[in-house]
Amino acid sequence: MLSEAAVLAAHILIVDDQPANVLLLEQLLRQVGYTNLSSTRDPYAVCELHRNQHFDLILLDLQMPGMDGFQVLADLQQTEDQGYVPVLAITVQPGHKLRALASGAKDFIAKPFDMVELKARIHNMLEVRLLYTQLAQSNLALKALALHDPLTQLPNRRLLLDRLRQAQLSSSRTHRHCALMFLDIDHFKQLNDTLGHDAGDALLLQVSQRLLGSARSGDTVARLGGDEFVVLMNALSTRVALASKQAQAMARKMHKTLRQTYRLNGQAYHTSLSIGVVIFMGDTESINNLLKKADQAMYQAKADDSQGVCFDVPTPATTSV
Ligand SMILES: Nc1nc2c(ncn2[C@@H]2O[C@H](COP(=O)(O)OP(=O)(O)OP(=O)(O)O)[C@@H](O)[C@H]2O)c(=O)[nH]1
Repeated sequence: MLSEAAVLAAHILIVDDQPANVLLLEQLLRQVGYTNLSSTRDPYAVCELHRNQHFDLILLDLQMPGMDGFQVLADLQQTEDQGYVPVLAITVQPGHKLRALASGAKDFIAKPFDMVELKARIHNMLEVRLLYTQLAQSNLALKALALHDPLTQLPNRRLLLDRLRQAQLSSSRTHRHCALMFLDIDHFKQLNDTLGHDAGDALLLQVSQRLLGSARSGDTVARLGGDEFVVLMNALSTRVALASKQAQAMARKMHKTLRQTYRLNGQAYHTSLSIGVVIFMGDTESINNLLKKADQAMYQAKADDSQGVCFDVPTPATTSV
């Protein structure tokens, strides 16, 4: 819902070459209660101002010397990346009303002003604009929620699948290998059972931060759910032996970092993670298969507790360069 206070706090730009007209509009808007007003008498400055300040409403006089309001409208349409130009056109010429709408203005008002009509049109336009902005923000938040884990804010399974597909496509072009690492916290259930769910959540957060700290920019760190994490490393060597070495070095570094002492409820806590790694190149293998192989390697690492890291060694068919 939109409050009246939000409407009155909207940022409005007045564009008119006549100082008397700017003053009249400013006085009228302030009387009504609008507080956030800007103005310019220079039509050439409007696009730059809007790019920097994202006005909720632009009151645009159509008749100005040099650059008229229609040219300003055309430029604003190119500037506005969301495709909505919040312009209320002001005109003395009845013939300009429809032309203004066809040029992208959202509404018009004739001069000399009917004050009641002017106030109503400004209020209505601002309501639409602010609701549109609210909707765009909610959509962004929903999109982020749909693709990220709410606890750690890491990409979730859905986003990871998309990143894996992108990695396969890019690897097909460049012939560079990628590594998919599955990581699972050892005895996590026991931690939840002894120190509580909040301590479990705190550990998940600390693990996610350490993983992000160890990963290179361009890699993806994701949480699949529970105590399972994934790191997708892109752009390793084109040579499988070297790519394996790079992935091994990274996995061992992560394993070591993740074994360092955590602090939970103000106390030191020690744990380890088991890591399974699969190396791939191109998109010959299905994503499900890659995930299954990395998962199996992780279980292998868990069974062989002393090492903590296990590799699925690529077969010659999948490693040819
Ligand atoms: N604190 C917390 N616990 C969770 C969350 N999601 C899942 N869990 C718990 O994570 C635990 C995972 O248990 P298991 O898969 O058996 O893991 P484990 O005890 O580490 O077993 P191993 O991997 O064999 O060592 C379960 O107790 C889940 O209830 C979460 O978001 N927060």
